[in-house]
Amino acid sequence: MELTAGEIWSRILESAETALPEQAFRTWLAPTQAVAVSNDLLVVATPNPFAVDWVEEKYAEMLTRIGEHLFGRRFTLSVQFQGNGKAAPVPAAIEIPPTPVPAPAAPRVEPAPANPTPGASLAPLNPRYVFPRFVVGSNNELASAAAHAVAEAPARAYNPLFIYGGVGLGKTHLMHAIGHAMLEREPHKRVLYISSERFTNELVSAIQEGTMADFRRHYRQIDLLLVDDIQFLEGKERTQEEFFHTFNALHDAQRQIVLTSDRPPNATGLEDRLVSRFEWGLVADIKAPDFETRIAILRRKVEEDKLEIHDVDDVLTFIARNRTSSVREIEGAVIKLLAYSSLTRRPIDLALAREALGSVIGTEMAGGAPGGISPERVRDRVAQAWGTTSEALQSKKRTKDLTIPRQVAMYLIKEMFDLALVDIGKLFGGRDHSTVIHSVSKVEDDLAGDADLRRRVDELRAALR
Ligand SMILES: Nc1ncnc2c1ncn2[C@@H]1O[C@H](COP(=O)(O)OP(=O)(O)OP(=O)(O)O)[C@@H](O)[C@H]1O
Repeated sequence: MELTAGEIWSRILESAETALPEQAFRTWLAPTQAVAVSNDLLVVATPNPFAVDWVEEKYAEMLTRIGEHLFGRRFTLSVQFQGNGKAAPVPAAIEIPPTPVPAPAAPRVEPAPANPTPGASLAPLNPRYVFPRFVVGSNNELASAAAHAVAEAPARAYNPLFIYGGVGLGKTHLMHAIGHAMLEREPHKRVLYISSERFTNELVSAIQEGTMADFRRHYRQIDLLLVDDIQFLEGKERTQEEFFHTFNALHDAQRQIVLTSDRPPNATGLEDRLVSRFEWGLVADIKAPDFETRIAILRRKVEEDKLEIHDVDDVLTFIARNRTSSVREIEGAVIKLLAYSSLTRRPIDLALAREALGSVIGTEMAGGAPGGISPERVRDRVAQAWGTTSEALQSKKRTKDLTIPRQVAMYLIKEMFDLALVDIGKLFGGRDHSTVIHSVSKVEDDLAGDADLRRRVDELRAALR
């Protein structure tokens, strides 16, 4: 996998930013720039001579642990003073050997085409995004099974495979896993992972530079095309047109196409002819992980990254209850915990987790801890946001102005609390568990296609925190 020093450093800084007080981050780390990476040495420049010792002493261990968590490698950090407020330029990509994870295929680098399209090289697959590292739960069962099927029988099982769902839920991970699996079996295959934004940029460059023929040749010789965030093609007519022809050429030649999006095909706003093609194969969604899946993901991370945690069950339960919306959020919490533990030189235990992560909700879920948020409070807050009352949500009435907030309230309570379905039903006038299941999955489906509802639910979630 090729990553530049700048890419490695900016991903480490992104995580460090969430873990450090804003002032500290701005003073010491924000002005730094990566200079070079070579083997396991990561050289970073700072424009402030005093920062050299400070960063090495206070933050090096934390940054190293973050790097280890993100890339599976332990970089030794060398901080250097770079005068004139200017850091040295970041060099071109430097080769990073594949991360030692369970049987990943070596990331493939395409042999240069005879007439290479400028910038159109095969993007590397993330070595951590492999099937063995993907935890299967009820939220992603179908998408995961479909991804395995496609990896085993490309262009025969489902073509295209269209995976959609909210941010940080594992769409890119599954997509890369298909690529790894194919390359592991058939290393000579051409696998291209690309974001739809980059596809657009490459198309624009090809048009400007008069290299459209190369552009087309490049894309039409791919065996497995993985396009992330296809919804970004909305409103870009020329790109959609070109993508349509690329899609047809690959599909006709029985090459596999995998697409991801944050919404289902018919809500992408793309041309009808593209939408209908996206529906030719299999459309699979990924939802937010439930409590059990969040715990399973956390356990897997503890094992894989060999994290040392005291009272591990309590700490993981605490994280799973407090970080509910995406897997990325859960990963962010783990990184924050690692960083906090390095900075304070304290072991990771429940007390540290509470300090570092804070609590979204009380720990005694069902009743609501003093100062915490109870399920009743969530119900009342949703009622208020929809301009109705808590009593109305508990009534038997089934008018639309009540069913939507009632379903949203059940959805949020299910997400935030470790409550039995029957207990959730009791909060809404004694509805039975099947009504709660139906309500939760109705909201999950609606969220995928309704941006306005997504925004309202996100705002409520944030307000409840
Ligand atoms: N089921 C899972 N098991 C293990 N790790 C997961 C799972 N789902 C997601 N992750 C991890 O969560 C992080 C975010 O996943 P990913 O980037 O695939 O999300 P995404 O759905 O593509 O989000 P976005 O739309 O924002 O790009 C990654 O580090 C990924 O490995």
